[in-house]
Amino acid sequence: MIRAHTVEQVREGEAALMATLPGGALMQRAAYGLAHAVVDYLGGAYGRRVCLLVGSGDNGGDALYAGAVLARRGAYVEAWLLSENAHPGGLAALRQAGGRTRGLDTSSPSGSAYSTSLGWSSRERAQRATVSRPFDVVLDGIVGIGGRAGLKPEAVAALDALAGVPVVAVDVPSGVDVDTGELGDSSVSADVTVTFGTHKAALLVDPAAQAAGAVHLVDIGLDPHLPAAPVEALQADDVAVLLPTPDPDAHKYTRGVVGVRAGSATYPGAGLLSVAGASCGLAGMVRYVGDREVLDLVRAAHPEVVGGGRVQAWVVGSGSADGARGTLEEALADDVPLVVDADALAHADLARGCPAVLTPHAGELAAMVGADRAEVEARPLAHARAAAATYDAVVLLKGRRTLVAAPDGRVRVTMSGTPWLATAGAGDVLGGVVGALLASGLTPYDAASAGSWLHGAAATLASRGGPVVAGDVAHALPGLISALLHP
Ligand SMILES: NC(=O)C1=CN([C@@H]2O[C@H](COP(=O)(O)OP(=O)(O)OC[C@H]3O[C@@H](n4cnc5c(N)ncnc54)[C@H](OP(=O)(O)O)[C@@H]3O)[C@@H](O)[C@H]2O)[C@@H](O)CC1
Ligand SMILES: [K+]
Repeated sequence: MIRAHTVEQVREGEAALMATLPGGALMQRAAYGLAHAVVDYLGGAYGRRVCLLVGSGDNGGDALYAGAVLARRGAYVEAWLLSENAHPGGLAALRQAGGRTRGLDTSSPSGSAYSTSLGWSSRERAQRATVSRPFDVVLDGIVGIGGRAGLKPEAVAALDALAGVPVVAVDVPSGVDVDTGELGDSSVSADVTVTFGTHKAALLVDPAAQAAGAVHLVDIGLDPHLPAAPVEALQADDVAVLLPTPDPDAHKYTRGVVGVRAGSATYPGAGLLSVAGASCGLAGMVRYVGDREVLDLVRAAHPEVVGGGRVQAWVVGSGSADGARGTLEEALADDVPLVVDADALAHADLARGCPAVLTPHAGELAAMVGADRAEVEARPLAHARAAAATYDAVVLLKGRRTLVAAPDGRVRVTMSGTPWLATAGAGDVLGGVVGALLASGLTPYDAASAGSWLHGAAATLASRGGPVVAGDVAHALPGLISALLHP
């Protein structure tokens, strides 16, 4: 499991850990981990050119101490000090290791520093002429978990001056909101983020997760001092533990029956693909209830599917068009868990308080809560949590990083998947898989998060780096499940 803790939790854990260690030990652990990650990234240290962007806090201190390690290993290291209060111990260590430091030219008009002459004094400008080769990497030590969203003008100017140089962010990309994953007006866009002790929401949740690039976690011994994480991401072994497996004396009814009420004469494909997802093999039987034409198509493609009857979970709404409300009401009458998708989401208030998984994309969630789509995309974590509380149901907000939010505020992020999964009908397959897991007895939160992970991983498996259609994702599921159960 990947766990993301809040800034407050990290601070408390850090205080408990520091009480057991000599002063400065944690920063040294962080700095060495950071330096080694940078060496890995660059393929070495000797002769490499490293620029440190250093703010006023301990995040800058990490960058300076890591810079000292790199300088001792033969890198040319230059620290650009964005504040007059850079970490004194880190500064001394860097200088002692042969690194250079450059400060803002305080005579430069505010905001122009770094943008034209980079704000250097004339002595520094002369030095700069001798080191005018571009850098190999920038370490973003502007702000870490103590930072507010957005960047100050001098940081923006420095980043502009370094445009095109790969960025390794220290702990988090500066300028993001660490606990919400939202972006400030300006923020760092990193190739790699080296984070300390535990993940943070901004490293898992978009849009900030996109600004973090590849995330590398450095163990600094914080784990035993951390409580349960409010945001987490299932990994393959976590999903394997959640997967329902048949008892030796199982029969199809004890394994759970999933019913699909999706598709219509206008949209038969939605019914077919929902059934394809539900037929992943995790439930004992699949029923289909819908228009005769669609039922005929479903039976032709999936001869094992039967018609109406008792079910342990329903999948409702995709391609139901005008019939969505009636279909949802019929499903609710059975008083079993359900997946509410697509057209049925407009009537999701009928399912309030039921054991349900609502599966909107950003546009659908925006319509449900009366917001703009862009607003949902800018603040997906906040919106998914608010909708889960409002509807008293699990909300699965689809996206590059799908979020599964429970009414009590817990969130799981789906890290599996491929951009090729952005394809018609993929959501129908997802609804079917989640429905099968609900029918097998998983809670809505586990069914939604495990189903979403399986869906993404099946897409990656089917795609092999190339295009994929929704039916391929469904076909890849049984093989993926076998591989998880027998690694
Ligand atoms: N926790 C751990 O286990 C460990 C933590 N470690 C490290 O410590 C880091 C946290 O350090 P920290 O607390 O000193 O805060 P940090 O983020 O460096 O700076 C905050 C200062 O920046 C300023 N500022 C704020 N917003 C700003 C903005 N948008 N743009 C510009 N400036 C801004 C603001 O000052 P102000 O501007 O208000 O004067 C504020 O005081 C953490 O991320 C990790 O790297 C490791 O060393 C060891 C293990
Ligand atoms: K940073």
